[in-house]
Amino acid sequence: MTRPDVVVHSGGDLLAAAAAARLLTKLVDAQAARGSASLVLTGGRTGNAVMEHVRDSPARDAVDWSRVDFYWGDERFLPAGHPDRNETQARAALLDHIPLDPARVHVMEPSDGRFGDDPDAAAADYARLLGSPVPAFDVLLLGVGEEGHTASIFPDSPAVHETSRTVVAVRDCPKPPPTRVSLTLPAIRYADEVWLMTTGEAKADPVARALAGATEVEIPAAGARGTHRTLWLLDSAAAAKIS
Ligand SMILES: O=C(O)[C@H](O)[C@@H](O)[C@H](O)[C@H](O)COP(=O)(O)O
Repeated sequence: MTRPDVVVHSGGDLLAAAAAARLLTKLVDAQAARGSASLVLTGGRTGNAVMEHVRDSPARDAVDWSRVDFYWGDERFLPAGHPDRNETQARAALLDHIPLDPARVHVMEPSDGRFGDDPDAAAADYARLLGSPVPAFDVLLLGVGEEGHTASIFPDSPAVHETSRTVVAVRDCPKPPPTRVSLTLPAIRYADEVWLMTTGEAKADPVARALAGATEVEIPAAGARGTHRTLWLLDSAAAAKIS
């Protein structure tokens, strides 16, 4: 099990800019090694800020975006194009601004998509798309919630207790909207590198608890680990309680 690396930047915008630079380099290296790269996107303010910095980076097109496979770690189960969908926000922040291959953008079905208002069917479909084993994603991006959630995996929830399925429907989610589709921790742990990115003093407690050995049931972010690297990218406020 990889021991987490922790990198702290002085402020939230610097963290997002530095994470964007790090991501660009990682994708370039993956493509140099294998010809393509795979990236799992996250919802949330920090994830969106990182994507905006990627979009605006002078180094952006060092990546051959047509040879990147994009996935999501979770999605809000809403109609296509809904402003609260992670996909909608990712397209505005980055995807609509780069020469990607649309066939390599793997979205989680919306609530008015092929499976209608059935999040279990949408989850099962995404699990089929991922295949078994799940791809060894080059980078899997995650945010962290104030009570320690990551993706849409919340403390002591059915999703955090899931040990076999790779993608599940999440209902009655404490963070709105209530219904979501999410990778599970077993799926997340197939990633080559997992980057947990968060800022602000409200995250200092879950960050410190996760890094101090909390269980994944208590702090799901603690269970998000990569096969080769687990990296916590924090601003100084979110890192303030690390012992
Ligand atoms: O769909 C979502 O809401 C995200 O996937 C969620 O896991 C998010 O990353 C965290 O809640 C942190 O969000 P912030 O970065 O906005 O604090």
